[in-house]
Amino acid sequence: MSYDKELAAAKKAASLAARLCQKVQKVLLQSDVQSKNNRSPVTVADYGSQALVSFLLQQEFPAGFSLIAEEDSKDLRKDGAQEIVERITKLVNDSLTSDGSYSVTLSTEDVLKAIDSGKSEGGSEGRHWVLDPIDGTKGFLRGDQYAVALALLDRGKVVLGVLACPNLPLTCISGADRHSPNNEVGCLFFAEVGGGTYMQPLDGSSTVQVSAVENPEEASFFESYEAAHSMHDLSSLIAQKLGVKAPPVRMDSQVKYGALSRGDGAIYIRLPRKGYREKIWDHAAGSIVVSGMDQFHSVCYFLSKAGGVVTDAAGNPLDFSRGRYLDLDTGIIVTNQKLMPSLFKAVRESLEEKALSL
Ligand SMILES: Nc1ncnc2c1ncn2[C@@H]1O[C@H](COP(=O)(O)O)[C@@H](O)[C@H]1OP(=O)(O)O
Ligand SMILES: [Mg+2]
Ligand SMILES: [Mg+2]
Ligand SMILES: [Mg+2]
Repeated sequence: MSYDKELAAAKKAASLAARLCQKVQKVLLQSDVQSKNNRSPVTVADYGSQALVSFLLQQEFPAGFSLIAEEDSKDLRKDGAQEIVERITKLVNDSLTSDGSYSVTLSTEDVLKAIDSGKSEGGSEGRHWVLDPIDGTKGFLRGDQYAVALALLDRGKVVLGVLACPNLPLTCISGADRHSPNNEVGCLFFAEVGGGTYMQPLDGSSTVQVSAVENPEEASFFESYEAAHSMHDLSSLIAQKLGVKAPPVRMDSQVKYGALSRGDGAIYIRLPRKGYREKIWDHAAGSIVVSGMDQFHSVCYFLSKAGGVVTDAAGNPLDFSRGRYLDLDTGIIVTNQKLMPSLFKAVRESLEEKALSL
C-alpha cells in the first residue's frame, strides 16, 4: 500500500511547523516558556506547532482522524493564559498563510481545539498520526537541536515518518567532515515503509551533500545532551567495550536518528533512569527514518548501507501498538545490522556490571 498522499501532507505540515518554531526561537521571550506539571518546559512554539500540524492533517484527512500528540490545552484554558493563546493563534495563522497555500484565519478556540485533537489513545487498530510538536524542547530553549517529529501508524506499525530538523547542518556533523565550510542548516528527513529514507533541505533551496562514514568503530556515537535523559556513564562503558574511540556526540531530540540515518555516526544509545516511560511520539518518526537507511537518498547522492535497526535493550523491536507509551526493557539502542550483535552484547554486559555494582 502506498502512503504518498499522507507523506506529502506530513512533509508540508512539519515544514510549516518548523518555520513557526524557527521564528519563535529567534526571539524567544521568557514569557513564552511555561512549566508543565511534570516540570518539563513547554513554549508557545510547542503549542503552535501542534495546532498547525493537527489543523492541516485534519483538513486533508477528516475521515476518522486520530492524532496522538504530546501537548494539550489544559494550562492554556486557565485564567491569565489568554494573552499567550492569542500569541499562539497569531503564530499559527501567520504560518498557515505564509506560503500562500492556505487562506484561513483560525480563532483562539479553533487553535485550542486543534491542540486537543491530539488526545487519541492510539492502539493496534486503524490509522493514527503521532506528533511531537517540538522534540527536545530543552535543546530548542538553548538555541540548539530540536525536531518536529511526525509519523503515521497503520494497524500498530509505523508506515511513514518525517523529521524536520531546523538547526541540523546539511553536511555531516561528525568525523572528518565535521569542519565542513558549508554551514547551511535545516534538514527534512522522510521515510515511507519499504521506500527508503530521504533528506532534503528544509527551505528546499539548495542541494545536499551527504558523506558516508566508512568505519563505524571510528564514527561517533550519539546520546542525549541531557544527562537526566540517558545514563552517560553507562554508554561510555558500552562504547569502551566496543572499542569506539571518538567522544560521544551529545545532541537533543530525534535529530540523532536523522543524523544517524545519513551516516554521521553509527550508534545511538538511550538508557534512561529506572521509572521513565518512553512515549511513542519520541521514537515513531525517528525509528522509521533509521530503518529506511539501507536505501538512503539525498538530492545528489545515493548511499547504500547496512539497514538500521532500532530495538530496546533486550533486543525486542519497539511496539507502537500499545497506546501512548512504549513498554520497554530498560532503554533503546540503534545501529546498523552489522554492528547490532556486538552492540547488544556490550549493552547486556554493561547493564549486568552496573547492576552488580549497585
Ligand atoms: N527524564 C527524562 N528522561 C528521558 N527523556 C525525557 C525525560 N524528560 C523528557 N524527556 C523527553 O526526551 C526527549 C528528549 O530526548 P533527548 O534526551 O534525546 O534529547 C524529549 O522527547 C523529551 O521530551 P520533550 O519532547 O518534551 O522535549
Ligand atoms: Mg515536552
Ligand atoms: Mg519529545
Ligand atoms: Mg515535545
